[in-house]
Amino acid sequence: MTGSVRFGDALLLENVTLDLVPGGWTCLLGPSGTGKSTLLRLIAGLDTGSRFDGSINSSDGNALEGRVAYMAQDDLLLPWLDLRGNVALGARLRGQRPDTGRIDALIGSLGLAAHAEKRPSRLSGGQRQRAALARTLMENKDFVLLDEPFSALDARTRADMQDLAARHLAGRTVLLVTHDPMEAARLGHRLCLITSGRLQDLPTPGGPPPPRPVDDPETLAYGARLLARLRSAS
Ligand SMILES: Nc1ncnc2c1ncn2[C@@H]1O[C@H](COP(=O)(O)OP(=O)(O)OP(=O)(O)O)[C@@H](O)[C@H]1O
Repeated sequence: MTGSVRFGDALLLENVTLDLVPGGWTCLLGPSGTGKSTLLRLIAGLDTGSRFDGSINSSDGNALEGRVAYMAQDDLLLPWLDLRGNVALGARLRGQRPDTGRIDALIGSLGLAAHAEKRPSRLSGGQRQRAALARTLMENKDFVLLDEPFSALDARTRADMQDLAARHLAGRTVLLVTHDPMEAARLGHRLCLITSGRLQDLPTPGGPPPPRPVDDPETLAYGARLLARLRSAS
């Protein structure tokens, strides 16, 4: 995508270009309020209330419509459906018969098997976030947009879910918004930083390919350098 974003007269992003890594993870970082979620929603084709002057294209030349899964910061689970019903929602909305075997396997792999029949109000914040992740993974789309998908998770579950998402989304083009430098260091094939209306590429982490081990020294050092950079970003 390339273009500028305005809210009324206020320019949020000026002539930015965001190129996603085809079949890999692009991580988008930046201080609060710089426009990360707005960018994600624009790419998802959702209403943002902003004015966008620019273009959003896929490098394979095909339209994006129907090829994008989006996980919002709010889990957007429907309160009257249980967890299983929420994960099956996309299929039901498309008038398809949900693949119950796959749904239960996914719920199980996310550690939610004991909660499959609970409604969202009976789930913890982290459980709801995993349920939303299950629903997103269930969509099986080429492009996956994740807005802080692991933010409500404890450290151990967060690392587990990062590994699991990387495994499930291998070969997909993923855009991840995160405030966590270690998460970006682990998962990113490309890292981008938004500050003051501009978007810049950050150096690519070295070391093993994503998902990089949590104790990989090069990844840890990269995460520390990135945190220092974020602390000095305005
Ligand atoms: N509908 C709207 N009308 C006016 N301004 C808006 C609207 N939606 C968002 N904004 C403003 O646009 C800016 C970017 O918002 P956005 O949610 O994209 O930021 P973000 O980088 O994702 O922040 P965070 O990291 O806190 O989630 C913010 O200053 C926000 O107040």
